[in-house]
Amino acid sequence: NTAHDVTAFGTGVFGDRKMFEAQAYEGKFRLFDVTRGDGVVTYDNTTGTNLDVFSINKMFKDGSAVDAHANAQKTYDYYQDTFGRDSVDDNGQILISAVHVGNNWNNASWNGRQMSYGDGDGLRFHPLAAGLDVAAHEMSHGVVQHTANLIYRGESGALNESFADIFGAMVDRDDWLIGENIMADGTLALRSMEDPTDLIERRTEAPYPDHWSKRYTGTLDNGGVHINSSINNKAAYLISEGGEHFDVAVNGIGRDKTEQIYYRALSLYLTRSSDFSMMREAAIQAAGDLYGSDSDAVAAVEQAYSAVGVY
Ligand SMILES: Cc1cccc(C(=O)O)c1OC(=O)C1CC1
Ligand SMILES: [Zn+2]
Repeated sequence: NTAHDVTAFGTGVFGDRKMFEAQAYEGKFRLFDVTRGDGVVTYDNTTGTNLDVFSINKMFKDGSAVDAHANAQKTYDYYQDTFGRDSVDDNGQILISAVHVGNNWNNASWNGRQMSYGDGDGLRFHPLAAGLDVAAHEMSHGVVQHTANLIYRGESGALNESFADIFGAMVDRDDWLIGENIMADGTLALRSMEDPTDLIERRTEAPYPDHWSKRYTGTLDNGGVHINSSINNKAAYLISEGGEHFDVAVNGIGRDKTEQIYYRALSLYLTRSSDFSMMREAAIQAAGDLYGSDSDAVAAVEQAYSAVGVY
């Protein structure tokens, strides 16, 4: 009795129906899509068995599994269609997602091999797998790992986090917010790239920084990797959308050019220990490669990094 590919239908965390590739196997369904790279597979961590076979009714009922699976497929497709990249390693590495990790865990993670999602405690977060930008953020940590592999501490760590947010916002393309649909505490989002200071960062109890002069210099959060990421996030937002920031005017060039500039900088120029200043140079170089050294794109990059105080 072999498995065969099927198009299945399921219902997400918020009751939204969605369609995805899966497999029928021994009279049951399993969330194993073999049409993308070496596969996209989602399993229920409570059972702890990898490639857990969801019986057809459990799959339909498990909103986190449905969302994690569909969101991983969407993120795989984004990297393939936008950059021709075949999964996190550009060699079709299987994308594994585990849901119901921990006990009401208010986190999501990439552990170097797979994505994991907590159910949230219903006070801070809803089940985190429901966030398309969350899945894209986690998978993008995998892409960073297989490219510049930015050290997860200090400024290089803030860039690691920022790349995960940038591509998260490019996959979940309707806004510049991160986690906006999984917040249970009434806040706008987990982070805002458009105006980081819209949100208070819980460790520092201060607004997220939108300028290098406001960077966090303490030791919490691996030296503020989830805090100072907002400085680079703001720069990316300005490159795409434009705006005036600390008296610096930026003429935006749109999402399509912005994502190409960041992908090229990440995959070609940045290294493990790159800092914000090197990020500026890498983005200028990438923009010049792609659109010309005297292009609007190069001007936007220079303006945006000046606007957030990075030279
Ligand atoms: C919720 C959460 C807590 C701690 C680390 C991460 C992390 O993955 O860095 C995390 O997930 C996110 O930031 C995703 C984007 C919402
Ligand atoms: Zn992250």
